[in-house]
Amino acid sequence: MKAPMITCRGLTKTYQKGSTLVTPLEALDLDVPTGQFLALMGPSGSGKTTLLNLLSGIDSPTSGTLEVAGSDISKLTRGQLTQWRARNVGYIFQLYHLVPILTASENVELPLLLDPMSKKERRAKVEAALDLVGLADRMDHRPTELSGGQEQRVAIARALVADPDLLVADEPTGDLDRESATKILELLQALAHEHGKTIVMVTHDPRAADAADRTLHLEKGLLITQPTP
Ligand SMILES: Nc1ncnc2c1ncn2[C@@H]1O[C@H](COP(=O)(O)OP(=O)(O)OP(=O)(O)O)[C@@H](O)[C@H]1O
Repeated sequence: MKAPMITCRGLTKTYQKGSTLVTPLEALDLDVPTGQFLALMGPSGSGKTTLLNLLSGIDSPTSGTLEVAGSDISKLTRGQLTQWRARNVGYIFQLYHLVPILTASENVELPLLLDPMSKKERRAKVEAALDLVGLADRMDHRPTELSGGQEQRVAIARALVADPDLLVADEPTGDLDRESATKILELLQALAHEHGKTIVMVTHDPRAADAADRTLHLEKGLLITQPTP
């Protein structure tokens, strides 16, 4: 049994909205083993993005414990969290969020600019990441010169380039046609099963969830077991 990449106990997030308390996540217990590809499903407003943001250190829990990649990130300050995130998490968005005036390789290089390293070393890491997603021949293309599926591959290379253990993906196939979506899901499967990345993917698409090793359902901030069909 592999060590868990994510362990949370009693994970709770609340927001004060005027006089009302909103609780997008309530007392969630979750273990995700290293190298697992996990899908998160649930209706709009059920807390999926809130959970992704907590797991990736973008936001902090109100209460509960949250251990990710060996660190208790619920105890880190904002500054420590930012540093932790840069080393441990890659984020993949539905709409890619590539910088339009930069080439594929320049987009992938962005997360490495924070770390002291030689140009040659950076170049080698960028080439390796683009090679891994099957785009070694598109290094100098700008986003407008790429298909949606290729843009998402560049975004995945950018998420991977600093070699994080955890990848979080918010609807990564939501804007793609079926064929491109299938290729992206196959790439995510390979990253988990051949490269040991732990992946947490939010999706509304049952076919995308089928590509994952395990699917969890959220409803009103609570994890529910999948209803029997
Ligand atoms: N910063 C915030 N301040 C106040 N309430 C918030 C905040 N962020 C989220 N919420 C509330 O928490 C609940 C869960 O939101 P969340 O974005 O996690 O849902 P979701 O499952 O990702 O939904 P969708 O599928 O529509 O993206 C919602 O009721 C939302 O209004």
